[in-house]
Amino acid sequence: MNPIDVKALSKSYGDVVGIDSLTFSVKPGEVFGFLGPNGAGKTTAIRTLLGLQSPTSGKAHVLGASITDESELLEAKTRIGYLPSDLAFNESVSGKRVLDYHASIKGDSRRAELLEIFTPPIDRPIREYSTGNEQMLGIVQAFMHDPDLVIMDEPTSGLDPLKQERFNQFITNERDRGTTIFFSSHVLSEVRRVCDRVGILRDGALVGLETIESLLNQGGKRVQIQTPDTIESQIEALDGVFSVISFGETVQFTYTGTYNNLISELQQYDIVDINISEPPLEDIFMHYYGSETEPDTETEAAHV
Ligand SMILES: Nc1ncnc2c1ncn2[C@@H]1O[C@H](COP(=O)(O)OP(=O)(O)OP(=O)(O)O)[C@@H](O)[C@H]1O
Repeated sequence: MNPIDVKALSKSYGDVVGIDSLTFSVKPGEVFGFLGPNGAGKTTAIRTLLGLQSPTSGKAHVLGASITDESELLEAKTRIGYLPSDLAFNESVSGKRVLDYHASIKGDSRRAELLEIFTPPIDRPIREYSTGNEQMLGIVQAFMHDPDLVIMDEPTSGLDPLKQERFNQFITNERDRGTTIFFSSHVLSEVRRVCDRVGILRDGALVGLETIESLLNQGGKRVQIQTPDTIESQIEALDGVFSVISFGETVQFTYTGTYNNLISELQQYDIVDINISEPPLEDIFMHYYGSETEPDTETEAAHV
């Protein structure tokens, strides 16, 4: 049994399509990233999977429970952790009270351990929390009953870079413990760091379902060559060369060809330095979105 099984799942709001015939599975112990820009349908998919809204058509099971069978789903939810995008905690109570409330419903065997990693000021009222503190409280809440499956909607939003890194490390450790994790994001580099597979959403439809490795392979490599020779036009003529730009003595391009071809071409020049690296994730994103959707380059720059 897969922790998440989705078949032709659709949800519309009147004429507006939220998700359109999604079909995918998340395997046991997998970290699965659900990637898409604003309005792509990530929250709709997550809320529908958790039975918070009914699907228009299609089927889905979480931990074996049908999402349209209320009692099955209620039982399964004791083994599911959920971090919503809109936490909506009661502002007047303390973080501790929030955790106590959730603990009374589903348990809190890992509360102390999680509060050492994520450190919301639990004795203070929520109204005094920063966005990051609220998010950390939400993460503790989602994991503290040691669930088999955790579903999170943009879990790192509001976290500063250090806390994001801590979160990424935590997710990697959770995978090693065998927890299945499904989370949405619009930050490619985050998904790339921690996920085994990624589903790419566009206008409610799944346009890509890839392992991280194949997602990166599709983008080829970024090559930077430093040479006093003028080689731009010769490089452009090679098979598998795209997006050539020159600055100073450096020629940079995206390469999907073989290393042997590249090396035999370069032998005739005076090469001062060569650098071959993974392509920037914006390039991979563009592969699925074309120029219609600009990725958040500022956020990317901060993460890559
Ligand atoms: N309650 C609603 N009523 C009407 N339309 C909605 C509702 N919720 C979502 N939508 C629409 O469904 C589509 C998908 O929205 P959704 O919030 O699922 O996307 P998202 O990928 O989570 O976006 P974001 O990253 O901004 O949270 C959008 O066109 C949105 O306007």
